[in-house]
Amino acid sequence: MSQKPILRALSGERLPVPPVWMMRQAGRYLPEYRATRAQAGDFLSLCYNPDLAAEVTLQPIRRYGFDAAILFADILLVPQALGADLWFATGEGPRLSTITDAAGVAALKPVDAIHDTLNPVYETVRILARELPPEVTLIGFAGAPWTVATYMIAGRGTPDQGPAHAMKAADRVAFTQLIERITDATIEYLSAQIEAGAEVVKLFDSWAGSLKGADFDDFALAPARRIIAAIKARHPGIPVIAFPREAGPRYAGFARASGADCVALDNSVSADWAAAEVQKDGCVQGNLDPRLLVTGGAALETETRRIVQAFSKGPHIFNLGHGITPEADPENVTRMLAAIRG
Ligand SMILES: Cc1c2[nH]c(c1CCC(=O)O)Cc1[nH]c(c(CCC(=O)O)c1C)Cc1[nH]c(c(CCC(=O)O)c1C)Cc1[nH]c(c(C)c1CCC(=O)O)C2
Repeated sequence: MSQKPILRALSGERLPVPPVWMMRQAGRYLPEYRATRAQAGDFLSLCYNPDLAAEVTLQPIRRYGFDAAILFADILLVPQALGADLWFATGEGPRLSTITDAAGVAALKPVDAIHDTLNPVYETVRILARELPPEVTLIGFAGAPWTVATYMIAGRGTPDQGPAHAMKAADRVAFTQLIERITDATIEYLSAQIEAGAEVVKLFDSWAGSLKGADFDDFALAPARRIIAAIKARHPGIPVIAFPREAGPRYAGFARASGADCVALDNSVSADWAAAEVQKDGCVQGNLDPRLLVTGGAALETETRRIVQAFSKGPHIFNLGHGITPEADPENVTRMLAAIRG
């Protein structure tokens, strides 16, 4: 089992060819994904249909032979499991009922209730644990509390996370209670994924970069540390990947401070900088600009090789700096893999 390339990299081993997977590898750039989503009806129905969610998780593994499969679900299922209304407006992204004050936080369901909603996700994990090829690692995931809170407070994605910053300033006590509730729910959710067969878990803090100074410590680092400590206490040996996106200089030291086994890097930091400042503490994951999978050409191959080279002296999992976009050309993924694997 521990021979799987992703698990070897996560345990700190430098591999001659880095293992690879892609954020959003099951997604709209693939015609087979679009067909299965149409069969499910819509995105959320796909997330809650274990057979079809497992099918779309497996599609990129069959097509490309990635080293990891990431559970098909969404970070916003946790707010829904805590009682928020959630829907996806076609072409516009997620919409949720909003939380703006202490009463909104108090009205959330207790953490124990989340499994009533999330049980189908655990069933997806059980199917995948049976069906994945033996060399492929199954990654479970959740949104980090700050990122999830930004959606619960604003009711949608926001360019600057303004509503969440405003609630933090207006009522820090209620805001902190919300972060705590999501933190507790995330621990239970990730634990259940691991019990169902996830071998690694990843925390997505997509909006970590908008937390500055002490706020970064309080609302990005501290919740990650609490979640990782709880997971490691309950499930010793399960590696955790943390993705404090756009953390910039705060990527340095994040693995040590949070307890994560690996830090995922977005493409705003240079691979040379990260090799010196982040990889010295252990495995790193990243960080090809996903736009190169749209534009392709020589730049895709040059940049892929440059990243492999920059991280070649330590443990590295090749990935993108953010999710692959619907406009990406599936042939460019094949070219990227050829540049990595030779
Ligand atoms: C912020 C966030 C969300 N979801 C997620 C994040 C954190 C990572 C990031 O920053 O991208 C994480 C996520 N979302 C999805 C996964 C599945 C695993 C994977 O393939 O990576 C994961 C890990 C599926 C998805 N989640 C979503 C899709 C597209 C939905 C569709 O099929 O129409 C997929 C495949 C929808 C989604 N879900 C979310 C948004 C903002 C959107 C709309 C934007 C978009 O359409 O790309 C919330």
